[in-house]
Amino acid sequence: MSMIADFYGGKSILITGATGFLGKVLMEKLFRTSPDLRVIYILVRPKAGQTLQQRVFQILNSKLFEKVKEVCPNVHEKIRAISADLNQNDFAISKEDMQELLSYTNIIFHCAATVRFDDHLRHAVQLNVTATQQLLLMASQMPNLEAFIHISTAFSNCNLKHIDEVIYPCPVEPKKIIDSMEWLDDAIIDEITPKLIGDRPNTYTYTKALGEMVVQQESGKLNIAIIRPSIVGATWQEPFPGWVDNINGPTGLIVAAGKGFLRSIRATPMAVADLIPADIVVNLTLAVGWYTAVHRPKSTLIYHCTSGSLNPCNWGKMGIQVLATFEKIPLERAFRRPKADFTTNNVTTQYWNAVSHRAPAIIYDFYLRLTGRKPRMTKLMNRLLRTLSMLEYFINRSWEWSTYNTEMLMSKLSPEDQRVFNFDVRQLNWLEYIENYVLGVKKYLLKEDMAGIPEAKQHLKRLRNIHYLFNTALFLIAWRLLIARSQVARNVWFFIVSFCYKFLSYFRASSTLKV
Ligand SMILES: CCCCCCCCCCCCCCCCCC(=O)SCCNC(=O)CCNC(=O)[C@H](O)C(C)(C)COP(=O)(O)OP(=O)(O)OC[C@H]1O[C@@H](n2cnc3c(N)ncnc32)[C@H](O)[C@@H]1OP(=O)(O)O
Ligand SMILES: NC(=O)C1=CN([C@@H]2O[C@H](COP(=O)(O)OP(=O)(O)OC[C@H]3O[C@@H](n4cnc5c(N)ncnc54)[C@H](OP(=O)(O)O)[C@@H]3O)[C@@H](O)[C@H]2O)C=CC1
Repeated sequence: MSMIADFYGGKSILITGATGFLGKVLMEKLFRTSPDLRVIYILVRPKAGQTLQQRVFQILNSKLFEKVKEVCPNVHEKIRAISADLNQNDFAISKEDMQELLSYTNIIFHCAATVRFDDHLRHAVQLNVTATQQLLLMASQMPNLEAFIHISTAFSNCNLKHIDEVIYPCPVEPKKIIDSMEWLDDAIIDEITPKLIGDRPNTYTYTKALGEMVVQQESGKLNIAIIRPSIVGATWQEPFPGWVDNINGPTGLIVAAGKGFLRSIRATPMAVADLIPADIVVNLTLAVGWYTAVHRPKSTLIYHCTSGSLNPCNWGKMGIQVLATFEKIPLERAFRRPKADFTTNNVTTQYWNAVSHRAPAIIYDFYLRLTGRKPRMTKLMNRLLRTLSMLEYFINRSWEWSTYNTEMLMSKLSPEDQRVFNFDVRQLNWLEYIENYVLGVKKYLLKEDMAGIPEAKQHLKRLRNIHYLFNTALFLIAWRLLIARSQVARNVWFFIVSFCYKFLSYFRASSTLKV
């Protein structure tokens, strides 16, 4: 019997960010392992022309929830979508809904955030700091609340090399930042942003660090824990391997490599690729929820959900395995053959960006124009290069995260809970995981049919032939131009031609003799 699954039985659980990548995996696991939970409240905003109900319907009818429907057939009745926008005062929740949330909620999992690296500081503060503060205020009015679990990121202190499971203060108090965002105009915020974020690479990591400070300062009498996952990747085992449905983190680059857009990347092959599968994050999160509510630690515990210190993999190994998988299982309609080189300095990066990224895009756009179509490749390539420049910070450095609390928690679980809520990353085989990840990208994110693999392989063969033909033509043109301009090149050319002629004559003479 799983104590953790049992604990969530009969509970009313509030999840923010339930429509996001991690939130969906969290919800799925909760329904699958504790089908007798009372209700899951999710705070959802209408989006992309879809109503709340349509969004929930779409999630529950996705492949991810197939197993849930078997163990919890009435899952539709157990999910209660509440209209909310975390950017608004009181989250724009109606009075009745708010009353219900305050009266019944037992556990809160706060996953919602803006995860964009280039978000304007005002918006990032609103969502990652102010909304966290408001949610804590709400939580403090919930008489039946047993635990508040805040999802942060292992990179909130990426300005440090060694990171412990503690909260590191930022120089300016979060309250001052929140206040200033109310009266400063955008131009001034733009000006002070680099000074505020200091040696962090973006507003995301900075505001997640501020969010943690808010949690610490506003915790009051609440039972709170913070989870810091590193780079969340596709699922490892549950509900099935390789599930992923957005392009954040490595996923977008895997797609770009498989489609042949990404041909070179500025990355340190030996740097640790601190990936962590989404199901491991979710298992730890649920275990932390149980431990925080039942054991009530005296202080706010922080749990690092990282892989580097226990089972390290590096970017070089990951890149090789991604490409090896694309050899066996290619993506459909690739632009070029999957091949990506790692470069480590600025000059080679600039060179390969020009030769492998920009030039093919320009040539392809020229071809599109010639055939009367709208050019689009240069624009797409520029966006990819911009994305690469934002991710580079994370693929050229290694960090050490201590995992004392996470290991302590693992030792507190019963053998059954260690199995059902497995977050032991040491058991993960990276090569197998990456292969399933790439397959998952093809099946669940790009929705490509496996029956199309032979055609995709044919397409790659055609691309290879075009590549050889193009290179040969290029070589001949370059050579012809060189011969026209240089005596040395002409001499070399005559030497090669006469050598070939002599060789052929000798070969013909000897074969005539044999006859
Ligand atoms: C063999 C090679 C394989 C090697 C694999 C190596 C992988 C290394 C990956 C390292 C990842 C490190 C991540 C570190 C994460 C820190 C952990 C967290 O807490 S952070 C939590 C995680 N947070 C994040 O990961 C957020 C990162 N993302 C962002 O902040 C923004 O998307 C942006 C600023 C990069 C682009 O903004 P903007 O230009 O306004 O555009 P939009 O957003 O609207 O998307 C537009 C276009 O960009 C495209 N695209 C987007 N993302 C990627 C990608 N990852 N990739 C590729 N492409 C990407 C997308 O396809 C789209 O194309 P199209 O529709 O035009 O055709
Ligand atoms: N993915 C990763 O690699 C990592 C993620 N994390 C953390 O994990 C958590 C979840 O991340 P992930 O699932 O990847 O992110 P997603 O971007 O997939 O999900 C973000 C969620 O927040 C919701 N949200 C955003 N803005 C609002 C708003 N104004 N009102 C209501 N809801 C809103 C989104 O709703 P909607 O669907 O309406 O947009 C979505 O449900 C975050 O706290 C993130 O910082 C930490 C480390 C790594």
